[in-house]
Amino acid sequence: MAVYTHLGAEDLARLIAEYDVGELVSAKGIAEGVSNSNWLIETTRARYILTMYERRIDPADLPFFLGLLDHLSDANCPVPRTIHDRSGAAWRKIDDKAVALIEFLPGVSPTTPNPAQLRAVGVALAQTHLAAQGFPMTRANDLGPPQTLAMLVQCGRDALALIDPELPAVLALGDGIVASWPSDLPASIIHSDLFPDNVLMLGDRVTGMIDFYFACSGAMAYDLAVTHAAWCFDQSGRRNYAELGKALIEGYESLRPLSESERTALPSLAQGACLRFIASRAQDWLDTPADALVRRKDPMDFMRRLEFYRANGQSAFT
Ligand SMILES: Nc1ncnc2c1ncn2[C@@H]1O[C@H](COP(=O)(O)OP(=O)(O)OP(=O)(O)O)[C@@H](O)[C@H]1O
Ligand SMILES: N[C@@H](CCO)C(=O)O
Repeated sequence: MAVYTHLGAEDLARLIAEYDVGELVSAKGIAEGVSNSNWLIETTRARYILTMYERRIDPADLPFFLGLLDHLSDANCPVPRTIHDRSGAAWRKIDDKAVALIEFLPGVSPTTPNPAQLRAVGVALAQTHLAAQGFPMTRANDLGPPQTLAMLVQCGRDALALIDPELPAVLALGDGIVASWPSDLPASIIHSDLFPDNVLMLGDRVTGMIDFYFACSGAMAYDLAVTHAAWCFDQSGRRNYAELGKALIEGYESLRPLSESERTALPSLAQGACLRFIASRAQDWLDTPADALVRRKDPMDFMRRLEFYRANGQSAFT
């Protein structure tokens, strides 16, 4: 479920009247997503996504996130643009909550992606990296290896063991990842959470990259490693599909070839990506009651991917 706040018909009509988008025809709550409330809005002119920022997102970051969407869509990246209200504002407030109206993009998130789709995702990722180099704002990554290791330390060995007896081993692995974290790699603004559920596709075409709410300044090769870790395994993280990884990197390099240092760094970057998702999933697991409506994501899926990247080194990417 992801509609945390009730908005009545009058609230919605009043809000939509602040924009030059035609008249409200319908508004339906969207079930997917866990962080924000989302509605599919139809007006006499078009469809839109209305997002109400509920938790986790600092409103001070909205100029960065929403400005980035506009910058990338101006550069013809497959990213929804923000609809500005009649006064030019990219977001408004309803009571004390920020809301933004965002372009609706067609497409569905692939569940069993094929190599042609991975290639297209690689191209789209490289396109956004190149376009984002001209974006004038920056945002520090607050989920790099030192921070995510600290999150796991804070969870505690005993609590991690309650999730899975093999999970506490991540603490020692995390020390190694932090100690050997590559620096000075080519940077841009990165999505840093490009999972299949954040990509909309029609056939083999990427029609939308969404959910830029973890976007930050960072190494472009790290974003490629995140995408590799998120797309190239089965749901449990046990089986790796090498042909998907190959297609992703080929697509990426068709627009932006990797430097030697980026290629060498991929195994470490992928392990750092796994650490980040193990940490956020473990924290969410411990914070979410087992009977909550939101389904908990298993940190062990990324523990297995981390083990895969450790065991295979550079050959995980060839
Ligand atoms: N611009 C868009 N065009 C079309 N559909 C969209 C768009 N933005 C969001 N959606 C739909 O809304 C759903 C929820 O959006 P999103 O994943 O951003 O939710 P969230 O709660 O903000 O994120 P998360 O679950 O990752 O925390 C998506 O799965 C997608 O179906
Ligand atoms: N995409 C992440 C959630 C956002 O942190 C995951 O699947 O764990």
